[in-house]
Amino acid sequence: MSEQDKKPLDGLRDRIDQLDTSILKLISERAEVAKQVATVKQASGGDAVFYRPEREAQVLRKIMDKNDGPLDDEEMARLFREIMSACLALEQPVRVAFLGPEGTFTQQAALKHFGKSAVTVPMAAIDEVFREVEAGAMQYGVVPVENSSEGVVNHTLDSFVNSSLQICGEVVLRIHHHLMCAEQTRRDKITRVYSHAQSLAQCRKWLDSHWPMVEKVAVTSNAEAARRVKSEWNSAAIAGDMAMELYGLEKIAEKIEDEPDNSTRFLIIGNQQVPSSGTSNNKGADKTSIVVSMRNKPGSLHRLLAPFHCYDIDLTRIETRPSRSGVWNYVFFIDFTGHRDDPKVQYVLREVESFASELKILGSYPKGVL
Ligand SMILES: O=C(O)C(=O)C[C@]1(C(=O)O)C=C[C@@H](O)C=C1
Repeated sequence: MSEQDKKPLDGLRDRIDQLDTSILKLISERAEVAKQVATVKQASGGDAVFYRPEREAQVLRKIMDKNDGPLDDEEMARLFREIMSACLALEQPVRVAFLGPEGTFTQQAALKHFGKSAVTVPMAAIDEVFREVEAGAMQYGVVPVENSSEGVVNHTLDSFVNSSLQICGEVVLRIHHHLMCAEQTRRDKITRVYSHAQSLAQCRKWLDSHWPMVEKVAVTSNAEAARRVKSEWNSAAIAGDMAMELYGLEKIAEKIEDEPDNSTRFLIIGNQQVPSSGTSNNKGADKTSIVVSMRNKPGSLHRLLAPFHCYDIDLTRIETRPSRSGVWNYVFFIDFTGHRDDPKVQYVLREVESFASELKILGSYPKGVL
C-alpha cells in the first residue's frame, strides 16, 4: 500500500477508534444502570424476577423502529440482544434448560432468545426440561413446538396439560440442514446417513435425488448424528451449523432442506406470568396460548371458535390432541394474538370458560422479535 493510500485509511481508523471508545463508555454506563435495576428489583421484596421478556421485546422493537441503517434492523437488534444478555447476566446469570444434547437447534434457539451470556444446560428429553424448571433447578426451559414442514411436536403439547409452567416467550429459528462428515471419511464410500427422523423427513427429496442408495438411520437428535459420524469413516450426518462446529465436521452439501423457508418455533417456559409488552405509544404485540377440553358433542368446535370470530381475535394456531382422561374428550391447543389482560381477550376467555370442561391459560407472551 502506498503512503498516499495509507493516509485516508489511518484517518478512518482513528475515527473508528474514537467511536469504539465512546461505545465502550456507553455500554459500561448501561451495564451500571442495569446493576441499579437489579438493586431496585431486590429491594421490592419477595422473589425478585430479573428476566423481563416484555421489556426485552420493547427494547428490541424500539431499536428496530429507530434504526436508519446502514446495518439492517435484525443485525442491529442482534447486537442489542447481546448487550442486554450481558446486562442481565450482571443482574443474575440465567440458567436455561434445553432439549439436548449440546449442538441441537434447540440450543441455537435458546441462545438466539437469551443471548450468549445465558448458561444453557442440555436435558435428555422434553419432559426433563419441564421437570427441571418446575423443580426450580433451572429458571427457564426451551422446547420445540412446531415445524413449518413437519407440523407440531406432540410431546411438548402433551407436557403442558399437567404442568404448572407458563409460556414466557417464543422464538422462531430458520432451520438449515447440511450434509456433513468427519475429516477421515471416504466420501465416495458413504453408505449411511444419520439424523433425527424429522430432519430426515425435511430433506427426503434432496436425499432421494442425490443419495438414493444410502441407508437412512434415525437417531435421537441431529447433534447425536454428528457425534456418531465423528468416529466413523463411511457415514454422514444431517445436522445444523452448531453441531458441525461442535464436532469439527466438514460440510459435504449445504442447505439441503426441501422447503427453503423451513423454520421451527420454540417456546420459552418458566414460572412467571409476563405482563403485556404494549407501551403508551405502542400497542405491543403479544400472543396467548390456551388449552381447552370439550365434551364430544356435535358442534363443539364451532362453539369454541365463535367467540374469537365475534371479538375479531386472530387465531394463529389450533391443534387437537386425543384426551387422556374421560373428562378431556377433546383437547384443543389454541394460540391467538392479544394478551390475557386485554379486555377483548378477557371477554373471549370468559365465554369459552362458560361451556368448556376445562380451560387453562398456558401464558401470554411477546411475539418473537428476532
Ligand atoms: O429493565 C429491566 O428490568 C432490566 O433488568 C434491564 C434489562 C436491559 O438490559 O435492558 C435487562 C434484563 C431484563 O430482562 C430486561 C431489560
